[in-house]
Amino acid sequence: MLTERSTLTQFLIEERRRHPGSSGELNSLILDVALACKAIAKRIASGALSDLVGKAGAVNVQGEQQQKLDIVANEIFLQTNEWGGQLAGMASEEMEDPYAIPQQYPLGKYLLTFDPLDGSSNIDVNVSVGSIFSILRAPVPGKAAGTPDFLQPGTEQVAAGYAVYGPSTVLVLTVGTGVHAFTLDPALGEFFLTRQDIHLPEATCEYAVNTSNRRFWEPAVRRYIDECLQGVGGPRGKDFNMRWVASLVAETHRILTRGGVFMYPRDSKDPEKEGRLRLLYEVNPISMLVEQAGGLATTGRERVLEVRPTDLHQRIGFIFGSREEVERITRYHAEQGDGSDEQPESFNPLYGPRGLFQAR
Ligand SMILES: O=P(O)(O)OC[C@H]1O[C@](O)(COP(=O)(O)O)[C@@H](O)[C@@H]1O
Ligand SMILES: [Mg+2]
Ligand SMILES: [Mg+2]
Repeated sequence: MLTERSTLTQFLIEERRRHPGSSGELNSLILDVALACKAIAKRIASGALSDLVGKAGAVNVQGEQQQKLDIVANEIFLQTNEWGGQLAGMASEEMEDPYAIPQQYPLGKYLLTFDPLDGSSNIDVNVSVGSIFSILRAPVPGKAAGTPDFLQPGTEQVAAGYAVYGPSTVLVLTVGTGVHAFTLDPALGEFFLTRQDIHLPEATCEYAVNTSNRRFWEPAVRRYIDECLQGVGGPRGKDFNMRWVASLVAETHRILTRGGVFMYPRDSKDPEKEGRLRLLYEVNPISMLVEQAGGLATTGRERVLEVRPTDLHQRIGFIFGSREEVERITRYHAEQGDGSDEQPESFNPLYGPRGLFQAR
């Protein structure tokens, strides 16, 4: 019987009782991931007292500036998870190719993908960051996994979760039976169950989007946000609130707590990339959590969890949150057509440099 003071270990044991015959390997893996999160939380909490704040001076496979903590968090994830014999491979935001489990350790039946530190541009300003993880089954248990093994749709995830390193450290987890939150007691070094069966409100008046990208958005997204901005006098007939932490984990945690809708939609900013966020270790695990909590997650065109990945670091448009708003945004995408013949608004000839309504 679980109570508000059950530990993560007790929770996992209860879950296992519901699946007689299970080996316990998934539980061991989740506990190793939780250990990685505790170790990362401790490093982050030291802030400027450690020498881990600031840029590492390197650029990762994504072409992004690595923070020192990006590298440290990645190392922690690798070390805590490589030894236990549950994994056939790992893939990380910070590594171009899958990580091969060192030969001295046995290979297992799961794959782990992770974003070791999400929202890392927030570290220097002491704003919440997090870690995100996803667990898949290895197509061939006991055989070292290569890139194609990781390219599974999100529907195949066995478990997913994140840790948010905020005023407190909270681990949010699903093993496919609802979403549950565990708060870290830093004195005991133990995660305790603090919210069971999280359910996302169906309606919301709060959205999260980086509006500085507005000129690159598709018409459906501009339409949705413009309608929200018109507030009580506009077509929605109500006022909306906006939040943008620039940390997907923090944004997800807020939405799982009080509802809302998040968008980092497909845009035309960089024609090489279909979106900003990465499918395998950001978008898929968050989508599993959101669906398990009764919300929806879409690319605007299709359910995220059904997308067939083509690349380990594939980026994709991502919209998730309270059901009613995500359904509306999906409808706006359908009404705009496939968008392939749409010009970004910045190219509208009426507003161009020689257009009728030339901006001054
Ligand atoms: O810089 P922007 O456009 O606000 O983007 C913020 C987004 O980038 C991210 O920080 C990307 O994650 P990483 O920090 O792991 O690269 C998301 O957490 C967040 O939603
Ligand atoms: Mg990230
Ligand atoms: Mg990251």
